[in-house]
Amino acid sequence: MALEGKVAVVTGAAQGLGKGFSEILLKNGAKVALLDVAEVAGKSLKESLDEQYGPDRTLFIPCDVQSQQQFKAAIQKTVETFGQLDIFCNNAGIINEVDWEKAVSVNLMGVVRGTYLALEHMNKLSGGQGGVIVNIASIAGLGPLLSVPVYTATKHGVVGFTRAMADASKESGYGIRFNLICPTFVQTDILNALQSPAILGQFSNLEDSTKKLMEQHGILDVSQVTEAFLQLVLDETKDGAALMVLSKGSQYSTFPSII
Ligand SMILES: NC(=O)C1=CN([C@@H]2O[C@H](COP(=O)(O)OP(=O)(O)OC[C@H]3O[C@@H](n4cnc5c(N)ncnc54)[C@H](O)[C@@H]3O)[C@@H](O)[C@H]2O)C=CC1
Ligand SMILES: CCCCC/C=C\C=C\C(=O)C/C=C\C/C=C\CCCC(=O)O
Repeated sequence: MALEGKVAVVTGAAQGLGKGFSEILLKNGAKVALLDVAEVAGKSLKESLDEQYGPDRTLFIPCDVQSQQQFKAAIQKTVETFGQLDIFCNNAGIINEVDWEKAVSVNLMGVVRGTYLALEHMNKLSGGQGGVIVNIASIAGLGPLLSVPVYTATKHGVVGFTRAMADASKESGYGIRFNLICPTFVQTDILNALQSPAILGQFSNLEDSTKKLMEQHGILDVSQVTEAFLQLVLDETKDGAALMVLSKGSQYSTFPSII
């Protein structure tokens, strides 16, 4: 199998896209550390994965990506248990336009934190073996989603950060590829935000416009996104790439060349 012997960390792995990314890595031979703040769902996923793959292929580690201490310890435990770190997926994300500072903290600061902590183990300049980091942005990281301006901003931030890190890695010789997944709407629990004034706050009145956008764009199955993710993990030629996953298929984003 393509990823035999490789070790991955996936954040927000207990359900939705993170669960899908973890499963496709396992199917292809990798060992996976499942990190999530949701302990009950995380433990239950680990139990069901143990039945399919055996207890030695996964770890569940409770971890809030907002906590430097928890995140650092989780990655340390992964490396101590599995011996290395090759693939890192910053997937954990939320929508919260009311507690918008939390959205920035999880979606953007969590990705920066995860990336810098992963570098400590993966960077060839500090004794690591290199590898690939895939950050989960969104189509809302490339264009505006009107009902969630702060979510949109965090995802644009993830896109900019990841592209800059790809260039920094190439220039400095980290031996790490950095790629982005930018999906349109996907059938997961995050879609429930649409019906929640407590999450959308002052933008709740835009529900109909968002529903219209959803009709135009369609809603993907998790499996459509996991295939795109696997492509970015396996294809060694992809570095600094942003793969949009749309109803009509996957397509690499182009960016204006300014610098
Ligand atoms: N579902 C969609 O329409 C799309 C989702 N995305 C992105 O995909 C990623 C995954 O989202 P979904 O699977 O759709 O949502 P989800 O809500 O089903 O799953 C998110 C997971 O992240 C975990 N999580 C939340 N806060 C956390 C924290 N502070 N620390 C650790 N784990 C935390 C949750 O417990 C949950 O297991 C997010 O970054 C989201 O922005 C991107 C484009 C479209
Ligand atoms: C009210 C928002 C909650 C409902 C949406 C829930 C989750 C969305 C997650 C995303 O990451 C958004 C996915 C796709 C956005 C689609 C279009 C954005 C418009 C971009 C453009 O066309 O320029």
